[in-house]
Amino acid sequence: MAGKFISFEGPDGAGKTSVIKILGDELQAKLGNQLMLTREPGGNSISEAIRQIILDPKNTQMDARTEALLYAAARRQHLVEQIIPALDRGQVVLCDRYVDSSIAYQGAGREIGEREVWNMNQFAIDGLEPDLTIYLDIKSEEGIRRIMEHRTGEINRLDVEQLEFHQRVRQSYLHLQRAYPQRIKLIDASQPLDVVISMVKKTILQKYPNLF
Ligand SMILES: Nc1ncnc2c1ncn2[C@@H]1O[C@H](COP(=O)(O)OP(=O)(O)O)[C@@H](O)[C@H]1O
Ligand SMILES: Cc1cn([C@H]2C[C@H](O)[C@@H](COP(=O)(O)OP(=O)(O)O)O2)c(=O)[nH]c1=O
Repeated sequence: MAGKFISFEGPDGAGKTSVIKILGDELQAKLGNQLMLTREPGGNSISEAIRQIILDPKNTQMDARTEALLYAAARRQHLVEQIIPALDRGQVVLCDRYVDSSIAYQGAGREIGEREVWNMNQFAIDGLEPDLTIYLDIKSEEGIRRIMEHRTGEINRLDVEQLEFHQRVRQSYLHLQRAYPQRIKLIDASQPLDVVISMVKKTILQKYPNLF
């Protein structure tokens, strides 16, 4: 596969959406149609439909393993429909969340077990890991504070989880980063957005010196 697969990870409120928007605009100007921006779990009609089921506040009774399987199913479809064809075309793929989100949120957040969720996801991703993962690290209290401060009325099921859930998620991301330091690069996302963005660019340039 000729392309480059870069995923963005982090707790809610870390700034992934903001960073990808600004970096995406900048990269678009340079790469044009060589760039693909996408996000988990959506990006195609099947994955979007699965996402609606997962995030619907009516489905609070959903079993944690059911949730993990649905995320993996949405991931598989997104991989086959969007990511693999883009990489085959030689595109640079920036993806908002991928398999590490399931390890952190379902494995640790919902306490199913990180190893179990990782193993189950191998069936979905069939060995296709990102070339580079940008992990935006933020303390749970700060991530939640940012989301509450800028809330526009939309509330999804995961937003109402307790602080401890978000703390488990963050600790899991930190463990993943320590376990896979070559792939996962940590950025301190508590800094102002322009600083975070320049750190992300610097990190991407270390791996791909001519990308920007
Ligand atoms: N570095 C930052 N400093 C302060 N506020 C930020 C920063 N990055 C993002 N925000 C704000 O925090 C909120 C959550 O950011 P967002 O990009 O949606 O995060 P995520 O996609 O990781 O959940 C938004 O309102 C955004 O404007
Ligand atoms: C991809 C993925 C997301 N999630 C969660 C994380 C988020 O709370 C939510 C995605 O909602 P989204 O609106 O995309 O949030 P964000 O802007 O923070 O990425 O789904 C999982 O629990 N497991 C997963 O595998």
